[in-house]
Amino acid sequence: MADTLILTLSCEDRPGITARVTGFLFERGCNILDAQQFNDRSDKDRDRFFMRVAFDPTGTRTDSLRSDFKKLAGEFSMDWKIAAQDRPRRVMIMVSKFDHCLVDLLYRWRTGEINIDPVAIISNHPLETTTDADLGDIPFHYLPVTKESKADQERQVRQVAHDTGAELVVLARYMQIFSDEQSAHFGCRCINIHHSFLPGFKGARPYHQAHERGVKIIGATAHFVTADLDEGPIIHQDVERITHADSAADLVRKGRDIERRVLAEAVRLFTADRVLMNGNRTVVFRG
Ligand SMILES: Nc1nc2c(c(=O)[nH]1)N[C@@H](CN(C=O)c1ccc(C(=O)N[C@@H](CCC(=O)O)C(=O)O)cc1)CN2
Repeated sequence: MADTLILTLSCEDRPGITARVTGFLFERGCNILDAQQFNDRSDKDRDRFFMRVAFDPTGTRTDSLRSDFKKLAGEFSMDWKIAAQDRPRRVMIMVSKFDHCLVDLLYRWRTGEINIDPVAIISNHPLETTTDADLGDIPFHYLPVTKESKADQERQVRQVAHDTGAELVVLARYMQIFSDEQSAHFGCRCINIHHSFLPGFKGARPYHQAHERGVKIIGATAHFVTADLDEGPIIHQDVERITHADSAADLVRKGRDIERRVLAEAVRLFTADRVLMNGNRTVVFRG
């Protein structure tokens, strides 16, 4: 439905949250279309409640819904958000020398598979060595980085993200490690595709690490970026079988398809407000 809204929330668990939230929507004439919840009772010190509700506001103004819900949210100390389901999310894509994930995201965007608005592409390599894909009107920024220029380059990255209003930064095989400051700046608005089934084979050249180890399965992991390399909360993963006859180059080739689909699914989930933070983990309300 054109004006479906998505309410997502998390708070310390206690009885009555679902009743209060659904009652809030009912009292304002909203029609609930889909509701998912999860009670995380794995932490001995605190139970955490998570909820995602898709609803038709049936004419109720979003700003008044937000201001009214703020009171209820305060009562439960909720982290919460109300967003329009159909609004394309502004995404900045960062890439280095391998463009397969970038090209895949652009294809899925152009065909309407993922609801994004690509506002910028940044590479630490020149356009001609980054991709020969048609970028259309999407601004391309060549921001080279050296040990000496890293701080300034990261400042430029932050500036582009600010100036374009990027809501999500996607590291589509961007092969530079974010400083602690850069990781903290983007927080859980930055998704990386790591080309291994984490926590296995963190860091550089994971396919070569895997080949050396003689694995029989390879994978890819989309995760939020944190200061700890490849340790961020995992959003989505997938795997493929390989054999003893596969070379490291075979693993790289076979891995590309896994990376593409895992990153695209993570972007789809995030831009549909289906990913909620749960400490060093995520809650993903699939749909
Ligand atoms: N702070 C973080 N930064 C980045 C993360 C992360 O989780 N936290 N993910 C990486 C992506 N990545 C693996 O997925 C990765 C990228 C780069 C390296 C690495 O060793 N890079 C070298 C330079 C390599 C080159 O110039 O080709 C380095 O930065 O010294 C390891 C893993 C993105 N950033």
